[in-house]
Amino acid sequence: MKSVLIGVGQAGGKVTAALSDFDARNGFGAVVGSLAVNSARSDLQSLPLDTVLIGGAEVNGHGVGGDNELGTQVMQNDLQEVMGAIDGRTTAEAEAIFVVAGLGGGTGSGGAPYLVSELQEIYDLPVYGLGILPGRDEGSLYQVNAGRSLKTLLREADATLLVDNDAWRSSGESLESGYEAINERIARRVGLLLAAGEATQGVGESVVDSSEVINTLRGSGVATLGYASADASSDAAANVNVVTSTTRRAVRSGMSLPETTTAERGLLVVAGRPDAISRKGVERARSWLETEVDTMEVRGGDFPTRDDRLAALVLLGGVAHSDRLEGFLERARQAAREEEQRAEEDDAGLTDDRIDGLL
Ligand SMILES: Nc1nc2c(ncn2[C@@H]2O[C@H](COP(=O)(O)OP(=O)(O)OP(=O)(O)O)[C@@H](O)[C@H]2O)c(=O)[nH]1
Repeated sequence: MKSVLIGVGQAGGKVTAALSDFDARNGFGAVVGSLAVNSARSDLQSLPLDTVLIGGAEVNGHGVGGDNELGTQVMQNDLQEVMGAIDGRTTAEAEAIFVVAGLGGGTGSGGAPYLVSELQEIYDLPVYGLGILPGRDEGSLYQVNAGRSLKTLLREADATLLVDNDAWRSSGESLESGYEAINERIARRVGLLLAAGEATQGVGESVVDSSEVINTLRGSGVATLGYASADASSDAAANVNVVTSTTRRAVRSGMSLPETTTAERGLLVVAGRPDAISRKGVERARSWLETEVDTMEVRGGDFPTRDDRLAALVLLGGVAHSDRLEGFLERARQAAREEEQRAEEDDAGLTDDRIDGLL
């Protein structure tokens, strides 16, 4: 699926750079344009991408410091420049636009949903959010910001692919030291999904194409992506179990939003050497997936590669239940209640101070 990637904020820019790099390194050509937008000049300077600095007048290149209302405002004020830069990168071959952001900060959290809604006004292409949820140990401001941002993104985007920052972190690794590894994992998985729909030249009808990805994501809502790979035999007949067990692993322990138990639609892409992909395995894995996430709508397709391993990539659209998402939403609600309470106490304190002053 030929895509334009727009990274907003620090995480958005870094993930966009990692994805563009993965696509270029593998020669897939699925990323047809990319751009990073941020209110912090120093974050933009280190990126190997074209960039637009927003909020120059308001924050002078220093970022919005986690204030996501200010994040929306600076995007709104500098929208023309951002849209102009996107226009130059959205050629006729583009099939989708992804707006990529960490939902917990200020610029990405506030700016990304606003940008998505503006892009929807202008382009006929599907506009997707690729949103990164804060890990459970991140502070309450991140949780509140992400809760608000997600609500608006879900309303505005054609679908929002969520990555929980705790999902693809190696055990024992702190979040900060692990960003690079997490970004690599996001790049490989999302990069393969975009490339999967591209590998259609001169191959059989079982090969997946972009419309399957778009159909799986249609109808808005939350989407999640899972991945697992395994050594395989060169003989398809010996790989029935490899396909089924790899698919199970992708869903049970490899999803970007773990613990997803119900979804409206699914797509199973099996990547590997065409001769090694077991049709029986793919059919079994598809019907297992239907039962596992409780849907009758599971598409399937191959992604022919020259890799000796087999990989399963599972995209779920219209996620209806995920314990992990519920856990995040509860954290965000709790943090929002505490924030309100603090604000009320501050107001009360202010009144007391004033009274004290009067006496
Ligand atoms: N996966 C991943 N998450 C990141 C990365 N950098 C930051 N985050 C997460 O993104 C959230 C913070 O968003 P940032 O993108 O840093 O903030 P911002 O949008 O630039 O906003 P301001 O800094 O407030 O202007 C937190 O939840 C971080 O854990 C990264 O490189 N990779």
